[in-house]
Amino acid sequence: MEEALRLDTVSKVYGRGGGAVAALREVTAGIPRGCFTAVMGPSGSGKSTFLHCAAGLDIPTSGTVRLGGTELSGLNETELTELRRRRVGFVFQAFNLVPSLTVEQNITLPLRLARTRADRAWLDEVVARVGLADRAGHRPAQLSGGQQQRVAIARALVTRPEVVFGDEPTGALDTMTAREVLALLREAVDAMGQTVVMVTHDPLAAAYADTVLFLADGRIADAMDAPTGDGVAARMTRLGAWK
Ligand SMILES: Nc1ncnc2c1ncn2[C@@H]1O[C@H](COP(=O)(O)OP(=O)(O)OP(=O)(O)O)[C@@H](O)[C@H]1O
Repeated sequence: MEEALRLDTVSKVYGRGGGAVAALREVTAGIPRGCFTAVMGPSGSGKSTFLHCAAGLDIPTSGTVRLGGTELSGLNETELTELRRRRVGFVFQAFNLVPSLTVEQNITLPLRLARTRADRAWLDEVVARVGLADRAGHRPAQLSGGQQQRVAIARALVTRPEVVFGDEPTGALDTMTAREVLALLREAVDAMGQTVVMVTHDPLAAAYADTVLFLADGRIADAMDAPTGDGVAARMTRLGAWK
């Protein structure tokens, strides 16, 4: 299957000397296009570092990251900024919406930053898919947490990025709302062909993915296709996550 993203022997060391921490150790992974991949692992296993290196938010100490045909280490800071604006989307735990902007203005912000015009039909489709057509003029403070996260998902989808990265996107939501948000990410994959990579602590969230990558101590320790909540939880227990 075609890969949207590839990491080859990626290592990331924070700090130097005696205090150095190896957050990733020679991680090699391919993320197939049009698939939903979850990244799990015990606290401190390197999940956020994996996501940040994969998304061009952080630079590996060694190894290569390729998004489509582009090797990230070959880009300067300006090119990396452009890549983050145009070619990837982000959904964070703290929705990170701009309070003074309306729902629609928040959703189209990446387009304005990339100095591209909104394709009206696509914008309408994205807004409708996330169920916010009747809230387009609202401000974030007038929305529930789940609705705010749906705005963030629409904002991540609007540029038709090669990969949408989620960093604990349901971490701040109650169970029911989290399920709606996960179903929406699933729909983005199934109906729109979007590629999604999501870091999560929650086996039930990981069960929405096609594949789960398990990190332990900075390495890929395991992978699971067609995951179930129970299967993921059992694997996490084996990795010593919940002793
Ligand atoms: N900026 C940094 N400086 C120094 N050490 C860091 C930095 N960021 C992460 N680390 C260390 O790297 C290791 C991996 O961290 P990372 O945040 O990637 O793990 P994680 O699996 O996402 O953890 P959690 O589930 O707790 O969020 C940890 O030991 C962490 O303390």
